[in-house]
Amino acid sequence: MTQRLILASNNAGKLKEFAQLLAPIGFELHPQGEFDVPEAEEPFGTFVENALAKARHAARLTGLPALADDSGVCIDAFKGAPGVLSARFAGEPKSDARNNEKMVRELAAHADKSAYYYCVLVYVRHADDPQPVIADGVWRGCMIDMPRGAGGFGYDPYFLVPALGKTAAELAPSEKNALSHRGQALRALVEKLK
Ligand SMILES: O=c1nc[nH]c2c1ncn2[C@H]1C[C@H](O)[C@@H](COP(=O)(O)OP(=O)(O)OP(=O)(O)O)O1
Ligand SMILES: [Mg+2]
Repeated sequence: MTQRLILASNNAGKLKEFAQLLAPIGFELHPQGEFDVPEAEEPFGTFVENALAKARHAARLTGLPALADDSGVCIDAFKGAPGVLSARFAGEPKSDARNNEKMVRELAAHADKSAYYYCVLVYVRHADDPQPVIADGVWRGCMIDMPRGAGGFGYDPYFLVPALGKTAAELAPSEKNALSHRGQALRALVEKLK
């Protein structure tokens, strides 16, 4: 049976990845924008708190189960920044282009380019679900200073996967999903829902 699920995100890149990841396992995914759910506040200092806030917000406004993703890139030389603030690294309104430009500019002074993507997913059956299902994933790589590739979103053109010699934006969508923080988190979440 297919189950309707709200994706508590307005990020088109995430939506594409989730649609591909969830299609084979019988979820009918609806982005919250379809239900006119506005962006939730993300005021917290941890990924999991922000993801829970987003999932509850979407579930409350739609009356349906909701899945939220809070994610970011954590750069070692920046002591884990931008991390939970990745989307707004260069301020408001959020802009991938300005975030990447700031990242490249500030990382130029550092020899260590290592970084990882982190993703936490929170699934709630309803807004007051006392047992949210939570899973996370980590994807290690390093940042480069010239963009490569046209796939993915966000920091992907600058996120090099050393074992492949390719950026995340140079991977096919299925390759990215097989390796990424989001793909790992989703597979772990699905195991917990079984
Ligand atoms: O696979 C990824 N490839 C590239 N960049 C990525 C990825 N995963 C997270 N990121 C970056 C994008 C954004 O700068 C931040 C997420 O911020 P985050 O608040 O979780 O998402 P968002 O505001 O874009 O959409 P929403 O909150 O509606 O889900 O990390
Ligand atoms: Mg956000």
